[in-house]
Amino acid sequence: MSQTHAAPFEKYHGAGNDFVVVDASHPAVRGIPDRRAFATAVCDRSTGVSRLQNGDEHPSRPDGGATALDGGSGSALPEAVVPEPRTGADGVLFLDLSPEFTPPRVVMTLVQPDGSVAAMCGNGARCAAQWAHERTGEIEFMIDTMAGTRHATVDPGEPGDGYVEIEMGIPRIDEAVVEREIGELTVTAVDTGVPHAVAFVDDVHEIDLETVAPPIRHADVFPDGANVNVASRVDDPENSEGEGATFEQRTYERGVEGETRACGTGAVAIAAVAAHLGVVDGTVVDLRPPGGELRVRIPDGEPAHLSGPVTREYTGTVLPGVAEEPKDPPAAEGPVE
Ligand SMILES: N[C@H](CCC[C@H](N)C(=O)O)C(=O)O
Repeated sequence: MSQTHAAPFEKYHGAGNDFVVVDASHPAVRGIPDRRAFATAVCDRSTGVSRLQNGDEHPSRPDGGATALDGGSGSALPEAVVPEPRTGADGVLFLDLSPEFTPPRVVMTLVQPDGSVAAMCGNGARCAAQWAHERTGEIEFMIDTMAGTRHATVDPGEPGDGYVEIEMGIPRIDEAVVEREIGELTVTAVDTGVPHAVAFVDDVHEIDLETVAPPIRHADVFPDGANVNVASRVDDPENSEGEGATFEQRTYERGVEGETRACGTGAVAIAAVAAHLGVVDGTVVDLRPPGGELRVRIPDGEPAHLSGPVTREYTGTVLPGVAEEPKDPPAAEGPVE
C-alpha cells in the first residue's frame, strides 16, 4: 500500500543541535515503512525538511504548511534561500509520550542521518522534554532512552522555547584509553550513554576536524565507533559556580559523520574527562559549542546533569513514504510515493 498520509513534525534545536521531532504514536508516523530511510531523507542538508518548503514564515504556525519532500522520484527540492533555520537536521527524534504517569514519560528513539540509532542524545533528550512540555504543560519528565531513564526539568520561556536540564547518568571513563595518542590527537575515551573521544587542544578553531576526526572515530579502541570532541579552555569569570571553568567545544558526530553545532553527550564527556584529569576543580563546567552554550554539573561519583536552551524552529508535514529507494518495482497501484 502506498503511503499518502502526511506526518506532522516539529523542528527543534538545542544549542544548535537540530532535530526533526515526530510523535511516534501518530498514525502517519506509525506507518513510516522504514525509519532509517525516512531519517536519511528528512535530515539531508540540501534536500531535507526546511521552513521554506513548508511555506511557514511563522516559526510556530500550528498547522504547518505545504508538504515537504513530496514526490517519490528522488528529485532534489529547491534549496533554502535563508540561512536559518537550516534545511535538514542532525537526526529524527521519534517520541512516544505517556502523559498518564507522574511525571509524564517519553520514550525517545534517535535515528541519525546515516540510518543508525543512537542509544542516547543529550540535546535530543532536552528537546524531547520541551516537546512534552508543550503538550502537557508539565515541567518534569522521565525520558526513556536506550541508555537508561533520565529525569528532565523544563524552565519554560516563550512558547516553543525553554531552558532544559537533563540527568545524564555517571560518565564511564575507559581507563585503558586515557590520554592515548590516536591519529593526530591525544584522546581519552569516555562513555556518556554513547562513546566519546575527548582531546584537549590549544585552540579548537585550529583543528581541521573533518580530517582529524574520522581516523579516531573509526579507531580499533572504539569497537562501536565514537564521537570525537576537541576542547580548549577559555575560562570565563561568568561561570562563578565553576570557578570559571569554560571550554570551547567542537564535536564530530558518529551517525552524522560530520561536525554538529553542539553535542550534549559530548559536553558531558569533556567535563568528565576534565574532572578525571584534574584539569578542573569545580563541579560546574561551561561549554561553548558553535551553536550555543551548555552547562554541565558533574559531582564526583554522582550523575552528571546537562542544561541549556531549546528552541522550536518551525512546524510542518512530511510524506513518510517518500525518498525511499523502492525495494521492488512499483506495483499496479500507481507511482511510488
Ligand atoms: N548530539 C547528541 C549525540 C548523539 C549521539 C550520536 N551521534 C552517536 O553516538 O552516534 C547529543 O547531544 O548528545
